[in-house]
Amino acid sequence: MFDIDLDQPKQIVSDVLSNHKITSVAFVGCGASMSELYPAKYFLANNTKTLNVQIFTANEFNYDTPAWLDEHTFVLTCSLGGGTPETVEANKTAKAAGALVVALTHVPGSALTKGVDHVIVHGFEANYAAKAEKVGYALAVALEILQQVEGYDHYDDMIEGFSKVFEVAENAAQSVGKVAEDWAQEHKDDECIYFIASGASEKVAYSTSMFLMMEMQWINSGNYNSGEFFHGPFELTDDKHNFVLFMADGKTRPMDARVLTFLQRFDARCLVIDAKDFGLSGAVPASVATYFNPIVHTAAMRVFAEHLADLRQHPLTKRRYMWKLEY
Ligand SMILES: N[C@@H]1[C@@H](O)[C@H](O)[C@@H](COP(=O)(O)O)O[C@@H]1O
Repeated sequence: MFDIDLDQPKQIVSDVLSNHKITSVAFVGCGASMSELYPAKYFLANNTKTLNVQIFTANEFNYDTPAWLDEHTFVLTCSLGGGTPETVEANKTAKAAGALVVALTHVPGSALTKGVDHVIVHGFEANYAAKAEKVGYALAVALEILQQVEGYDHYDDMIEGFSKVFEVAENAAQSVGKVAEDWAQEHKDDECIYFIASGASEKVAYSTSMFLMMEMQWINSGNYNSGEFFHGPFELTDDKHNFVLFMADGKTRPMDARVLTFLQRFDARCLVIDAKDFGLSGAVPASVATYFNPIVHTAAMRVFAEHLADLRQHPLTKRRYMWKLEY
């Protein structure tokens, strides 16, 4: 119920490598889809000793196409709805340069799936864990590239992690109901909320801020990496500003703990969403737990956002401009 099909990324990467030498990997998407490629990019860039690994918002890839894009580049494009024009165009940019393109989407047969080499379709609606399938498939593709190109000592640990993390994520989401409701009650009239995270979860803070808050709730928001907090934004710390800290259960946890200590020192209003509270590193091998944090953080945060939307009577689907105007 909570698994993704790991054979698919494995087979796709094997097919690609059977007749192409891969030296670069590009992850390309827009908005939440770009953010959800970030854990894969983070994992691969951190662990490869040979590959050039980059992530792009699609139009930057289209307008300022990297000089190294060629037939030795593996491009993973991603779009939930499969119709975002910039990302569909990125497929063409990549194919024109001779790159291998894999499209990751929720919608079979969508524009994103046309003219590419392989397609992966991920779930979304079934439950909270399913909303993290996109992150999971991208990470699985990154794992297979690493393993099949140069080998990875913790490959088996990652595979075991995939078999556990979606259940941890679903349980996390199911367990935060009362806390999420209380937080939403306290913050429903807030004018601004800041989101902080580190490591593989950095873009969970970014996407929560940019999309769940600014796009879907029209609440002003900012976001930053825990390491950057002490290099500017900590000047805002007091008992009036609001923060949400995604604490990692993994290598960068000391960075998040340092932020928490500072926030508490000045009585900041701070919600902590801690992957350790949900038992992440007890369930997945500790050697690789750090890379699975975004899946747990994303699932739990969704419940907080849903309660906020309910209390504010502002559905997460409400838009003024997006998909309504020409832009
Ligand atoms: N907030 C939405 C995101 O949720 C979405 O990911 C993105 C691109 O849409 P898609 O993922 O369908 O390409 O548009 C907006 O940014």
